Amino acid sequence: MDNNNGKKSSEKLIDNADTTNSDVNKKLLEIRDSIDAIDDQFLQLLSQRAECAEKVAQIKRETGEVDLWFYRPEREAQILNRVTENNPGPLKNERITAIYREIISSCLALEQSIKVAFLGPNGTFSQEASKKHFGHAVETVPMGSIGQVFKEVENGTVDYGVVPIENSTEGVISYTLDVFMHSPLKISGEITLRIHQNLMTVNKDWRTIKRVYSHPQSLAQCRQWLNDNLPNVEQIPVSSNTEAARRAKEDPESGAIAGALAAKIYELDIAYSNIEDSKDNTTRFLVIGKQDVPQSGKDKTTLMISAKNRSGALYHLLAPLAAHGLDMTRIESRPSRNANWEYYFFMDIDGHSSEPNVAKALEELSEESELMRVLGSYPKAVL
Ligand SMILES: O=C(O)C(=O)C[C@]1(C(=O)O)C=C[C@@H](O)C=C1
Repeated sequence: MDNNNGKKSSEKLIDNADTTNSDVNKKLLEIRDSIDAIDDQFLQLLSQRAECAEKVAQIKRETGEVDLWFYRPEREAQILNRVTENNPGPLKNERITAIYREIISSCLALEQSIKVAFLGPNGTFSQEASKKHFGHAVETVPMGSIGQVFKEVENGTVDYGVVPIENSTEGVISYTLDVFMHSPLKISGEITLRIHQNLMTVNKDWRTIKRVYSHPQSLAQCRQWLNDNLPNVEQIPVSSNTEAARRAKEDPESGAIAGALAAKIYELDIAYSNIEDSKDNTTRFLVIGKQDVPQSGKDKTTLMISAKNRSGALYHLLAPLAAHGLDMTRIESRPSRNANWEYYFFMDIDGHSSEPNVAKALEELSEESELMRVLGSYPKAVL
C-alpha cells in the first residue's frame, strides 16, 4: 500500500538499514507487505462491523427494543465466548478477548456514550477492571467509596458501576454485600482481574526504605513477601493504592504497594514486581446497574435471602436447589443489622432465572425464606 511519499511504509522504515542485510530486508519487506494488506482488509471489516452496530442502534432507537439498553452484556459475553472457542491461535485467548472487548467498546460508543463509576481514585484496580470489561471507549468516573458508586448509579448520573466483591486471597468484601441490602440495583455482570502487586519507590535502593504505604487489602495480599523482604519496615494502611503511590512519590524514605497503573500515574519506578503471595491472586468485581440481563447461555444468578427463624433454616434454603439439580457456587452470610443473630445469605447459583429449573427452584426458595431478592442473572466472567 502506498503512503504519501509514494513509498511502501515498510520500505521507508528500513531505508537506512545496512545493505549487507539485504536478504533479511527483502524477507521483512515481504512479510510487512502482507501485514499491510491484512490491515487494509481488517480496517474495511472493522468499518463494516461499526456500521452494523450503528444499524443495531437505529433499530433499538426506533422500536424502543428491550427498554432501550444499548449495552448488552449477554450479547458481549456470547461474542467473547464464541471467539475464544474459535480462536485458531497463535494469539492467546486473553489477548483475543482484550482486542474484541476494545472493538465492541468502540462500536458501543457509536451507539451511546456510557459512564461507569468505580471505586477511585484513578489508577485503582477497580478502574483497571472497569477498563478491562467496558474497554477504553467508555468514560470511567472515580468515586470516593463503594456506597457512592451505588448512589451515582441509583441517581442516574452514571450508567453502571463497578465494585469489588471478593479476592481469592482475602475473601469477600463484606461492605459491598452490606450496601446491596439497601439498594435496588441489580447485577449485570462480573469481572475477574488478575491482581499483580508491585513495590514502587523513588528511592534508589528499595531495601533501605523505612515505611510502606498501601490499601489494607494489598498489604494483606503481600504479607509473606513483606515479612521475607522488608521485615522491619513500618506498614501504613491508606485509603487506596493510588494514595499510597502519591505518598511514596513525596517521601523518598518510603515505598508503595500498588498496581502498575498507579506507578505510571505518579511516575514511580517499580522496584520489585509481582510481590503478591498467591501467584493466582484474583479479584472479582460486579457490574451494577438497573438492567435485567437476558440469558447468554453461560450465566449465574445471585440471590439475597433471609431465612425464616426456625430449626434447620439453612437446610430448607438449600433443599430446593438440590431438588432441581442446581449448583450453588458460593454462599456468604451477613448480619441483617435489623435484629441480633438474624442473617442475610448471599448465594450464587449456576444458571439464569429464566431457565425453567432455576425459575422453579427460585419459586420454592422464596416460599422457604423470609425475604428473597434476585440481585441478578448475568453472564459468567469471560477470562
Ligand atoms: O448487538 C447489539 O445489541 C449491539 O449493540 C452491538 C454490540 C457489538 O458491538 O457487537 C455493541 C454493544 C453491545 O453491548 C453488544 C454488542
